[in-house]
Amino acid sequence: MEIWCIIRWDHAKCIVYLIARPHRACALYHLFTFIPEYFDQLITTRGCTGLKVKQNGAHGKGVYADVDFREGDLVLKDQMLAGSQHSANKIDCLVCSFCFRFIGTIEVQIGRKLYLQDLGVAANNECDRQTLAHIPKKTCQINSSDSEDGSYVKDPTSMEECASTSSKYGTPLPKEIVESLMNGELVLPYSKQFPLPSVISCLGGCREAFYCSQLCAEADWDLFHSLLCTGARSKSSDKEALLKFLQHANETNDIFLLAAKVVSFTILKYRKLKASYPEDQGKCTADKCDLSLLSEAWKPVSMGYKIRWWECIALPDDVDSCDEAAFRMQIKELAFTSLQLLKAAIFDKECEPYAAFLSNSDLVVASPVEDYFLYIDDLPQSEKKEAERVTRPVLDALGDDYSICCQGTAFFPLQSCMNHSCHPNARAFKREEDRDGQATIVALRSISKGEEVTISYIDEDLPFEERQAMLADYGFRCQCQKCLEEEP
Ligand SMILES: C[S@@+](CC[C@H](N)C(=O)[O-])C[C@H]1O[C@@H](n2cnc3c(N)ncnc32)[C@H](O)[C@@H]1O
Repeated sequence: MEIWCIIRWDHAKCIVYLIARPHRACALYHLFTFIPEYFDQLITTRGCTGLKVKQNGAHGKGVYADVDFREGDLVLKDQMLAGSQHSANKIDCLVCSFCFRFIGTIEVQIGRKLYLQDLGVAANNECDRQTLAHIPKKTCQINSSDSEDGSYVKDPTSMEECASTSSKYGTPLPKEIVESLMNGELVLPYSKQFPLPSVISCLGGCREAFYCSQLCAEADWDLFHSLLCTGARSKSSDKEALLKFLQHANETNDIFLLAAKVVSFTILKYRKLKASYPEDQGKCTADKCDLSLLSEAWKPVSMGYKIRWWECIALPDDVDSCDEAAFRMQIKELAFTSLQLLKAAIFDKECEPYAAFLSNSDLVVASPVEDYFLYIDDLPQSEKKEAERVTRPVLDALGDDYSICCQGTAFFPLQSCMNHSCHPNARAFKREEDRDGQATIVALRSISKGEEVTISYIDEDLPFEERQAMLADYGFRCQCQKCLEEEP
C-alpha cells in the first residue's frame, strides 16, 4: 500500500526545497558561500573558533580544523537545536527539559525512580505527573498559578495506593523510606556534596516539563514548549489532539517528540519573524504565508543533513530481510500518522509546507547518583562503614540500574556536519564538567590545521563487513581511507 500525504499543489515546490539536503537543493552559490557563512556565524556564537564547515567533495559537508589541536583538546561544544529525553528514561532520571541537567536532589532522583518503578508507570508522561505530586516544595519551585488545582500537593490516598513496597529491580525498600526520600525527610549521608538545581515548573502549568532555572523554563517556552505544553496556558490549537499525539509518540517511537520540537521551533520562529515585519512595510499580510520568512525560520533545519527516517532506520533483528519493504512501509505509515496527529494539535495554516527528519545524535548526561555511590565507596573505611548502614539498602533497592544516565536524542547543528571515519581523529566524550546535554567533541590525537575532523558513528574496531552493515543503517557505505584499503 502506498501512503499519500495530501499537500496543496502550490506548496509542492516549496516542500521539495525545504526537505532537500543542502548539497542537492542548492546552487553553487549556496554550497560555497551561503552554507559556510551560516556555519561560520554559528561557530562564532558557539565560541569554538578553531573549526570551519566546508563542502567536502566526497560526501557533502564536513568539519575542518582551522587551528592545530593536540590529543585530548576540546574541539567542539555544540549546543543542540532541539533535544528530547527518551520516554522510558524519564522514569530513571529527572532532568531539565531544556538543558538536560539533573535536577532536584540525590534523594529525589533515587526516591522518584524507586517509586515509579514500583508503580509500574508506563514509559510515558504519566511518570512526570506522578512525580510532581511527591517532590518536596523546597526542591520544587512551583509557579503560584500552577497550584490552582492543588495537584502538586502530596495526595495521601494515591501515596497509599502506589507507594513502594517492592521493587522488581532490587531488594525492596519499605514504602515509608521511599516516601521520605522523595519528600526530603530522609537525607542520605554526604549527599550535600552533590548539590543539584531546584526543580522549576513549566510556565504553561503542565506537569510534564521541569527545569533547572527560570532561564531554561523561559527559553524552552519561547522556542518549543508553548505549542507542545498540555497545561492551562498552552498555545496548542487543540489540546485533545496534542495529548493523542504525545500518547502515540510515547507508545510507538519517541523520535516523533524530537520532530515535534523541530516543527514547533519553526512555527514559533516564523511567527516572531512575521511579527517583527509590520504589515504596512508591504512584506506580509496578516494571514498569508510569507515563504521567505518561513525559509528563514527553517534555516537551522535546512542546513542539517536530512534523510527519510523510514528509509534508513535499522532493520530490527527479528525482521527478516525479505520483509524489509513491508517493514519500511509500516514505519512510514507510523510517521504519517504521527504527522497527522501533530498537525491536528499545533496546525498553523501559514506554516503548512514543513516536513523533515534530521540527522539526530544520542543525547547522554552522566548521572550524579552514580557519582554519589562511587564517592561513598571511596570513603575511608570507618566513614564508609557508617555511611553504608544507610546507603547499602538504597543501593540494593536500585539494583543494577543505579547508574543509568539521562538518555535521549537531539539535533546538534555542528556535530551533525561531522563525517564518519573508521579511523577517527576525534570522538564525542563527556568530561567531568560536562553536566548538560551539549555535545562535546575531543581530539583523539593531534589534528593539524586544514585536516578534516572525523568521528566514528559505530564501533570502529569491528571487522570490515560488520562496519559496513552497521553504517548501512545510517544510509551509506563508508568511503574512509581505512575502508578503501580494506575493501576486498
Ligand atoms: C551526519 S551526516 C555528515 C555531514 C554530511 N556530510 C552533510 O553534508 O551534512 C552523515 C552523512 O554524510 C555522509 N558520510 C559521512 N561519512 C561518510 C563516509 N565515511 N563515507 C561516505 N559517506 C559519508 C553520508 O551520506 C552520511 O549519511
